[in-house]
Amino acid sequence: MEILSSIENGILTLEFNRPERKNAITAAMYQAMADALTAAESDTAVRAILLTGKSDIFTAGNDLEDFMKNAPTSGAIEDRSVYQFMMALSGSTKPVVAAVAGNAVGIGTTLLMHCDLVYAADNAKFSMPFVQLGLCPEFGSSLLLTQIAGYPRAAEKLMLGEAFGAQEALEMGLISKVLPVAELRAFAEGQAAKLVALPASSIRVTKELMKAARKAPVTDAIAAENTHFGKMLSAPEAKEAFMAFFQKRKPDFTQFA
Ligand SMILES: C/C=C/C(=O)SCCNC(=O)CCNC(=O)[C@H](O)C(C)(C)COP(=O)(O)OP(=O)(O)OC[C@H]1O[C@@H](n2cnc3c(N)ncnc32)[C@H](O)[C@@H]1OP(=O)(O)O
Repeated sequence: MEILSSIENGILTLEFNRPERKNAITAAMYQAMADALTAAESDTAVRAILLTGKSDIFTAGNDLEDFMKNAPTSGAIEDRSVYQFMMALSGSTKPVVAAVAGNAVGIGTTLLMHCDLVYAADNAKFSMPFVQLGLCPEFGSSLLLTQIAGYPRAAEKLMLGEAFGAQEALEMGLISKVLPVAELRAFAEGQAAKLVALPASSIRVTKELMKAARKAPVTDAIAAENTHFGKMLSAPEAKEAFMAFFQKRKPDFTQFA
């Protein structure tokens, strides 16, 4: 099972479990998480959700082989499992806690902006190398990171694809707290347990109120990003970037105007 899923003491835990590929996410993994989140919406036994990975890797982001083999021919990505997953996550009415250790690449960082409480280990490293892959930001990150970090810092992360550590993520407001890696999982589980014990209706309304102002702009940003992202996935720049990654060489973008 490349996504470990369990419901215990009111917490739905989803854990990336593909360490030999650095937890890179395939279509099947997105689908498994989308299905679990969708089922959780109407399951009163689930009162909090915990998203996590391993102690040395959260996720290397979208599986690049999947990107190469399954680029959408029509350019539309709304029917893909990544879309189902991100819509289920961003639309979840239940509180979502994330616990991040090691690398959180691409969508691994983007998805955190749709969670409620985000805890990172001191070994966490965040990056959004969309431009470096010939792509563009996705699932609201162009808007949300700019709001969280301010434009100039967001530009470093989204244009230059600069990676950053847990302390910087904390300073910029992307995460809630930094913990020693050995304490991360238990701490995040403890926070989720606190949410479970609180009145579910109060949590639901509080989350809805906190997210109300950004709801329409995020929906618009996702639609605009998807229009570009779907086309860029099958463009030559992205093909060169994906091939370069697997051939363990630097991509050569100078051949493209
Ligand atoms: C809509 C969503 C958009 C996105 O998410 S865009 C972001 C896509 N992700 C990436 O560009 C990240 C690519 N991966 C990396 O940069 C590195 O990995 C890491 C920094 C995460 C870790 O580096 P290290 O510890 O040196 O591991 P390693 O040797 O590069 O990887 C171990 C094995 O895992 C495979 N792998 C890593 N990431 C991916 C991936 N994203 N898709 C498919 N395979 C991946 C490698 O190829 C390799 O395999 P082998 O052992 O056969 O050489």
